Amino acid sequence: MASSTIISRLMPFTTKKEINIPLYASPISSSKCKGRVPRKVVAVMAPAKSPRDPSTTGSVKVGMTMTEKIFARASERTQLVPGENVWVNVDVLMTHDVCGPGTIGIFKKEFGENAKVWDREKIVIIPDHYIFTSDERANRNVDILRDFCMEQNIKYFYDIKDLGNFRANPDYKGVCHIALAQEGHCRPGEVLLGTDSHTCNAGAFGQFATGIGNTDAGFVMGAGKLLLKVPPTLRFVLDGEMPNFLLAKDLILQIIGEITVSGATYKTMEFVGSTIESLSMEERMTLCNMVIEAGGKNGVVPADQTTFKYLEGKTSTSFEPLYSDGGARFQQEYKIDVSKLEPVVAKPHSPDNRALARECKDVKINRVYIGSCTGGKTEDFMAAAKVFLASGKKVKVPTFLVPATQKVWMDLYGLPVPGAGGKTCSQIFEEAGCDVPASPNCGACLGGPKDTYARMNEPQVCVSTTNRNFPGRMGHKDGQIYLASPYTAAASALTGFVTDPREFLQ
Ligand SMILES: CC(C)[C@H](C(=O)O)[C@@H](O)C(=O)O
Repeated sequence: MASSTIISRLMPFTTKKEINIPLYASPISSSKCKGRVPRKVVAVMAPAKSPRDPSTTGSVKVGMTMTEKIFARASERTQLVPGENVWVNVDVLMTHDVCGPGTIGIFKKEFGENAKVWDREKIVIIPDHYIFTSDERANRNVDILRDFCMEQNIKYFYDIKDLGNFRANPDYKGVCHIALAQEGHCRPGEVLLGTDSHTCNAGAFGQFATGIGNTDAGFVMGAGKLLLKVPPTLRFVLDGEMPNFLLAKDLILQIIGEITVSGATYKTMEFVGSTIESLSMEERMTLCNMVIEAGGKNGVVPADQTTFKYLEGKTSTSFEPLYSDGGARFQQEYKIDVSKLEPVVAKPHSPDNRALARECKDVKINRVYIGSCTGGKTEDFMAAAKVFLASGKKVKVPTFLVPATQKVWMDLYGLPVPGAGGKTCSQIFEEAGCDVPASPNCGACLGGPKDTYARMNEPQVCVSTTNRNFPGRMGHKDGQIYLASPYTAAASALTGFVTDPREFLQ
């Protein structure tokens, strides 16, 4: 089993310790951290030295975590604590083809047939799940979204009409979580709600982002706000140099294996430390994307220069990054020495069923899938291409490639892979014998209609860069899914067994 001694759990704060922590009067902390550029910094005061009992002053504030601060800003409060229910003003509401029609139905039922949405510029509608299918009900869902967007004059609707050729639809983006980031809808300090559990992906931008149900989304559509409970925060401190055979997927599978699929239920998972600071935005997204697999309410990475650079030219909306105070209270803190980690997988049928990739070397596989919001970004494909290139070999099992978005698809054909003498991912994939990159969508990650490309229609064993490996998840109830990083997925494709990527990368 993957070692659990690599993650050390520090003592949680007791209620008594919480009362005794230093008190700060800083609604927004100053930035000591390299690369942070807060837009607005409200006066930062030294720890209060007053001998008065804090509970009697009414004016002394307790340090808050960044998620608590985002809740405070969005609910127009100066102070709040985990467990409080507050009305939160929503900055962006996202819905897609699976949940959009239900959300629209609830909105119309509760607010009236002729009601107008609260803000036509704050609702983002992204068809992405069951798109390239002849399933009539799936097709009808996209039509419902289109009619609604026309009726309400929704500003951001990423439509698709010609299902035969996604490239004939310049508005079509693909997988909602990655499209949200690429199209500039993710901003530090904001509140993003979406009718999809992987909406937590956007926590990579230092914002509060979480999945909500259709009923809540129908309400947000009309009212622009939602009653939410402030979550307590678990802090994960990741330090140490990341070995060249690891990716963020290994980090999050390691953590979920440690705390289990219910280890962060209704909690924030805040990721900090030198390793996190060195991660690209796409890798931070992979990390935050899977917090829901530990039950997390949201995941969050403090915004820094990497964030601001990614956002350049993507959004004209001003934003206000928020950071945890020095005296913020974390329910638990975990320290992880990343330099000691090895590539891991999640065995069937749970994302916390962690094992070292090398421990599964005798598991014969039938296919590999590289795609989804978790593992279908440009850097995920670049990583897979690196392994194929290093090996110079051909894949031994069918290897399906499904870019998350139209932009990712174009990158596969247009961007040179570093160290590949100008070759693109698509060229490397072709030489390795992979399937041709498919139309951007996320259908096969959760099965989808029978005719979904790369759906598991037989009881096969698949190594996948996706996020869930529950029974039936990718189509067949007896299918077996090993969740893995793009490195491990590519290495496994080359051998036909679950394979530690060090076999090719060292
Ligand atoms: C269809 C949608 C409601 C669902 C989710 O919320 O996660 C899907 O995206 C998934 O990954 O299982």
